Amino acid sequence: MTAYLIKNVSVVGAAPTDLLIRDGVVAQAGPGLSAPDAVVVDADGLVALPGLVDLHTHLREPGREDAETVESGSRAAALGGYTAVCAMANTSPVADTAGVVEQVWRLGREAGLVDVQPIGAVTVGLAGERLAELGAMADSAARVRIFSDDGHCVADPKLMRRALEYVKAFDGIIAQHAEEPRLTEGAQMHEGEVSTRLGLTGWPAVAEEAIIARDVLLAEHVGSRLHVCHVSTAGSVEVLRQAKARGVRVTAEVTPHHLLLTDEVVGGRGELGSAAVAADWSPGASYDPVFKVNPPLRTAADVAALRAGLVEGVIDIVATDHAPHAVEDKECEWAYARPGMLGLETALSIALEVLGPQWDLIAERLSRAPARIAGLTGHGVDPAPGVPANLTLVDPAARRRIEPAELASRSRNTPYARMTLPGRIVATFLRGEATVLDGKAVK
Ligand SMILES: NC(=O)N[C@@H](CC(=O)O)C(=O)O
Ligand SMILES: [Zn+2]
Ligand SMILES: [Zn+2]
Repeated sequence: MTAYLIKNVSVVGAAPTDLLIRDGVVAQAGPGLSAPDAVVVDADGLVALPGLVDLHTHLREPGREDAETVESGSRAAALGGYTAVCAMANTSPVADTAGVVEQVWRLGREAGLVDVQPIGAVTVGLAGERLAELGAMADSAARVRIFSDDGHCVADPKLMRRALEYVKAFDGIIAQHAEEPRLTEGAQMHEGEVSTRLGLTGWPAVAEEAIIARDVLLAEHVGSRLHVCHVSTAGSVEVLRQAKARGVRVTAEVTPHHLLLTDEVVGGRGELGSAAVAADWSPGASYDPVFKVNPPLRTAADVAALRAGLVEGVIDIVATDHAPHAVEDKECEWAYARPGMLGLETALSIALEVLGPQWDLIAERLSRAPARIAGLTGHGVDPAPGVPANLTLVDPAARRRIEPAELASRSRNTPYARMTLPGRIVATFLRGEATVLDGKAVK
């Protein structure tokens, strides 16, 4: 196994030092290290972070391998600085049995680029009618601990209660896609001024907030763990703040796109929260389905509340909701386009843009906290002697223009096409093996 000597790296923003990676772990840390047998990585100006952990990734295998595979999604993840991703269950067939979650888990091991931790479906076929075999998925080789019908809301309150109660036995979590389906029938974008102007059916904020309010009460009642996927409104942050203050066992995520983009882009206007990124960028034509996503892009006030909630810790983590879609499902009329956007290869750049070089906060929200929530031991731990060598090296001074054709994902639906974003992943290591070197995937 190749040893790596990383020279002059700032570990999570600290003064430059050296790291020796050998036999899967950080063997030594300190200035002036030498190791004649090691490959030297010149990390002048680079920041080492614990490998990023994504709690919300769509890998599309089995079923839509034209849009993404476990391998292509894993490569995109490694290039984005990730060492572990949790794969959502809305595949075809749905990951609602031990067989399917074990298949995804095995494919992840074979690709060997990141640890792929399958998420199991809550209900059979995501149909919201009866509970899937949660216990069998938990006991399987994939050791599933997070269950989600993501893409769909577990709307039936009795079923949601049962699911929360069931997973309590093994300290599992229900990750909810909070969307009251009766309030979003036919919805195409955020309900507000822009939807009125464009004449599109709206997805009101209350459709999300009502489910979160209900679910924190259910989780409180049964004493179980709830995780809220892709929080998108200021009102949701408020509901979560109150629940956390009462001690409810709830965690929440926000996506990079909900931290940067607003519903204005649907109408072809800029309105980015960030002047630097917006300088040479405009969303182009109106009704570009690349901006169609669930939950929808919201208002500038929502973006501000999400950023504040993330800094404060009311929102625990950034999760990508990486949602690859084939060209024919995305480059069509707005109403027929599938919702969802790519995220893995750009998440760190968006976090850097939104949070600035607050490395400890970035490490917490993109690595340590998601690893803790998912129970992924060996991930989310700052590089130090004896720690498994799951880490990534970031060049904070680099700026790169996003070109969809250059992404490793099989799909092209990035909302950041032609934007110039800060930060570049230079190298990523999974248990001491380089998955990315010089900004390129090793395999
Ligand atoms: N976010 C999306 O708009 N789409 C996701 C499903 C989901 O996360 O709800 C997808 O699977 O494409
Ligand atoms: Zn969802
Ligand atoms: Zn999703």
